[in-house]
Amino acid sequence: MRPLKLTLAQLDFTVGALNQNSKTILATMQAHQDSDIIVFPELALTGYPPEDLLFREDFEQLVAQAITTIATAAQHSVVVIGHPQRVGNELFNSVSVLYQGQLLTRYHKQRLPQYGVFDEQRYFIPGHQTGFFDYQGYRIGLLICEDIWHAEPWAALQREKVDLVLSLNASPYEVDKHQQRLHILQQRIHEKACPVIYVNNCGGQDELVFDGHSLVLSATGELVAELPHCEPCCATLSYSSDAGFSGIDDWRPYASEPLALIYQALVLSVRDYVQKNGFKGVTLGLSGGIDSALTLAIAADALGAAQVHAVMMPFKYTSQMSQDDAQLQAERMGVNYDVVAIEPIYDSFMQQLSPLFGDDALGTTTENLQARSRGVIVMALSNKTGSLVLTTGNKSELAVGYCTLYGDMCGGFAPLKDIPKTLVFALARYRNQAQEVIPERVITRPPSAELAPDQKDEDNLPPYEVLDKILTLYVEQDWSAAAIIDCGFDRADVLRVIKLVDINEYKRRQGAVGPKITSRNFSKDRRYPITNHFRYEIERQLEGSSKP
Ligand SMILES: Nc1ncnc2c1ncn2[C@@H]1O[C@H](COP(=O)(O)OP(=O)(O)OC[C@H]2O[C@@H]([n+]3cccc(C(=O)O)c3)[C@H](O)[C@@H]2O)[C@@H](O)[C@H]1O
Ligand SMILES: Nc1ncnc2c1ncn2[C@@H]1O[C@H](COP(=O)(O)OP(=O)(O)OP(=O)(O)O)[C@@H](O)[C@H]1O
Ligand SMILES: NC(=O)CC[C@H](N)C(=O)O
Repeated sequence: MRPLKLTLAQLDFTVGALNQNSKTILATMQAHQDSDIIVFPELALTGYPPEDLLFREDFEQLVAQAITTIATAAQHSVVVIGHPQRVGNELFNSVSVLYQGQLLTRYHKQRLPQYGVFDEQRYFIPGHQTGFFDYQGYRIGLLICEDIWHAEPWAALQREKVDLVLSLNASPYEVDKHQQRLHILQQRIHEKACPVIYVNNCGGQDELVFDGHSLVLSATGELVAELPHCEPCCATLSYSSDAGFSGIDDWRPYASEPLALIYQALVLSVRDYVQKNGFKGVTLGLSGGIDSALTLAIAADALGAAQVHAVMMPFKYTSQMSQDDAQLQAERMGVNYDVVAIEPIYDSFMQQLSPLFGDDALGTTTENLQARSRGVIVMALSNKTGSLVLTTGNKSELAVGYCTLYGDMCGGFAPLKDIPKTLVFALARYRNQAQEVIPERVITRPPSAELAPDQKDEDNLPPYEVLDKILTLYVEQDWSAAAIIDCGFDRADVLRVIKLVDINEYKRRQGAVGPKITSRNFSKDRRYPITNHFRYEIERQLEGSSKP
């Protein structure tokens, strides 16, 4: 048997863009017409996840038309492509194998993920048949994403004596995900030896980052090729039963440092959100603090400095150091930079509101007025220039509600939404290794919201090293308060943090979307009620007290 030439199309497919995605598919087919087989990711035609577009008949009709067009165009290569497919009353998450106007086979995904960010059982019916096709003397098996995370779909294919498995994926990034994927593939191969080609989607889609990172494994589980992380591309290789894989023409080792992988995922996510939603660039408030500094670096790396507008908005509590550092970073990165003082705006609010406020202490009211004055400014700039406002809050602050609704929460996209504060520091240091764009002092000085004289975050919150550990255990690992306290954390800190997390769900629901990076983000991964009295049960258990 002659070797098969296979192309892995690790490309970016925009959700709903049926025409544009079809063009990408047709252009790839044209560019790789000397390949025997071209493999696209899961639901490549529609983008992933199409969500409730899948309920629309007009959407379904256009999908069917596009599949016919692709089948007709598949004259030189067999095209393996993911798309939704209706059969009677049932909708499947399918793969079609198309060649010279014919459907060689169609396979329906058997394991539909319904956990974390996935909601496939809302739309699809699981398939029950194994999928494979015979071509040039080879028997080639088909699996779709979640299928390969389970033993049986793989075992069923092996009973059909397939020579090679093609796995089509829309597998979103999270920390350590590439290792999990590799481990799962090697586990399957260990159960029954067979080479596998794993092709992943690559691009940002709202809160999801598809990181590509496609894999080729030999029948012995050896990692033969790995496509780049967060970079759309195609790669071609040959496979024969005798010689295995050879002739990999576009293989590069990916950056394997965890911080590099996270940083690149954030950059891809910002770039795709901005471009796919038609923005001309981004605007953000640059405070001289670490969150806005890192957000600025990510934005400039994603879009180029010319597309980024940073605005320092000083108030009487803003230190000279903050103003100097903001300016220095803007100059180093070459972004557009302006200074707009908020004092007159704040004073005007206070003048009008003072008669209503009376003589009582104002507490956070004045702090929030400062944050909201800044929010109004960045939104006005967005309206005027057509730029997207990036909000700069990190996961730790969002967790405990240390942010102002309609103030510093103003904005359309939150790059650091799933990045705990301690990781913000690590990422800032990582970015500075390539070139020191963030002034060192921004990283070393104690974080402060500068909303009151000499304020430090740690006057109001436990130190971030402690806070982040408690948050990880409570939010990401569902530990009980008692178990966290037993680990050695201060009881009062633990109870306070848990209470803050619970009572601030309303804020998070109103916050901007941002990329999922951890194993559990504050969005689809964690769906908590806003009205939620479970914290009283926790306190009751710990203290024996009876609360409402
Ligand atoms: N359950 C619920 N459902 C719906 N709405 C609810 C609500 N509970 C309160 N609210 C509303 O939310 C308001 C309170 O929220 P909000 O106005 O945001 O204000 P609030 O959470 O009271 O204060 C903001 C906190 O964030 C800190 N902060 C602000 C800015 C930046 C930073 C930083 O370091 O980055 C920190 C600031 O020091 C202060 O501690 C209430 O007045 C009420 O209108
Ligand atoms: N003086 C300022 N000029 C411009 N933007 C500001 C200013 N102060 C706050 N902001 C905006 O509000 C966000 C919240 O800032 P704040 O300083 O209150 O808290 P933070 O979480 O420590 O953020 P950062 O580390 O960026 O300072 C900032 O990231 C920035 O976008
Ligand atoms: N689209 C899917 O089926 C994704 C589920 C899978 N376990 C993954 O994240 O890789």
